Amino acid sequence: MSDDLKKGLEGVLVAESELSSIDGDAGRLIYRGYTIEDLARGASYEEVLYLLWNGHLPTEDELEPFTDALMDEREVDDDVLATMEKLADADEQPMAALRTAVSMFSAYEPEDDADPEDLEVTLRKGRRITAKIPTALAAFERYRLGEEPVDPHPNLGLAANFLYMLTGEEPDEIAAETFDQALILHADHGLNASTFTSMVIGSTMADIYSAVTGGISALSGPLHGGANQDVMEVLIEIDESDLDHRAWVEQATEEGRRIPGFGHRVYNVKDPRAKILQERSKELAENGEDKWYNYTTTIEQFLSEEKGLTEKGIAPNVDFYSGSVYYQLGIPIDMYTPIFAMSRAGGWIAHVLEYQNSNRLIRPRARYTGPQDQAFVPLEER
Ligand SMILES: CC(=O)SCCNC(=O)CCNC(=O)[C@H](O)C(C)(C)COP(=O)(O)OP(=O)(O)OC[C@H]1O[C@@H](n2cnc3c(N)ncnc32)[C@H](O)[C@@H]1OP(=O)(O)O
Ligand SMILES: O=C([O-])CC(=O)C(=O)O
Repeated sequence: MSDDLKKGLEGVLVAESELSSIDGDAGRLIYRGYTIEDLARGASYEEVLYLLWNGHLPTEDELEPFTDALMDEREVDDDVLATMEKLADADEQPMAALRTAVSMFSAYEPEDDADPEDLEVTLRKGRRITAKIPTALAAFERYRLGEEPVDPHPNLGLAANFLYMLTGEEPDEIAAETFDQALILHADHGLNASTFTSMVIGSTMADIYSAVTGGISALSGPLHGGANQDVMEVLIEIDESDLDHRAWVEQATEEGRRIPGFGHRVYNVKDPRAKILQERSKELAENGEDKWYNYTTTIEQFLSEEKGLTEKGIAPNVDFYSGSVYYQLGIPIDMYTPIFAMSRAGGWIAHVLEYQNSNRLIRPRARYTGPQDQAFVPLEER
């Protein structure tokens, strides 16, 4: 065995993929050859899902039945709703509630007896999961507020319908469009930790419910998707502190505290998704509250230029600006990471399907550093 240890699997190639590609020096991200800027500007989240799952952007004739199928599958079983209510009563975190909901969806899966190696069936199951996640998540939030869940809207797409189910009110055009863009930006990103987790699970030919549940679990951590929530919490901490926001960041960095939303394993420059979200945050700020936008841009400038993070290749990642966007859309802070999961489920499913299409069990090795030749001592003599 080669002794070339790559801690954290940095730079290790484990698969070929046609789904997305990141140029970490140029700050470029493409999904199947289309730039993230073009997709965010011109497509809907449903079109991006279709692109990831089917290999090409849909025509109008292809998109309509695809969107209808997603709409038809948005309802979740009453048992799932009852569980969301119980978890809300127990003050569970929304990310954990979502993990539980996805795991439960499989109990009500109509194609349960189908061959697990039939990738068409896996795709249909993936579509059901993606359609149902917003409904379960919004229901959890409604129960937390002491309200009844709102039924899915018959005419709204996935992004707008989620905001509708969350509040009971149809979102305005800016909110719906911004949220749809946020979902597009988060849909896929190479073999990030949660996608790789889903692929490891999928590589055992476990079912797609297991793979998505694993993806949610990996995404929840503060080094990965959990950082979007942490960014907003830091901004609020700054707002409530006696220090000016620059002074706060200076003190925090001197204490060795990492600023969430900065740094990335692949990007050495600003994440292109952060640039788009920064623009959206600015636009929303012009419609009202501008404090959060100002904090984030000042902190970015201070860390990047005065603290020299740019030179070290540490720059804002997607999580740095998504928090202030969601905050301005009125979304509760602990829903930010579940929203990331709502979008990324599309990417997890696409990668599992792509990998299973020419599957090989993923099974790396560790260099053993424990003792050798220990003499065994029976329990009663230890
Ligand atoms: C959707 C996403 O998952 S995007 C990432 C979301 N996560 C965050 O925003 C959390 C904050 N960021 C981090 O913790 C890291 O940048 C990670 C986990 C994202 C990437 O980590 P790695 O590639 O393993 O980099 P690593 O942790 O080795 O850091 C490399 C150097 O950058 C520094 N660094 C990394 N992130 C930061 C940060 N946010 N603030 C200050 N310094 C940082 C480290 O201190 C280290 O410096 P050193 O070489 O002088 O010791
Ligand atoms: O690629 C990564 O490691 C993390 C990330 O930005 C993502 O998953 O969107």
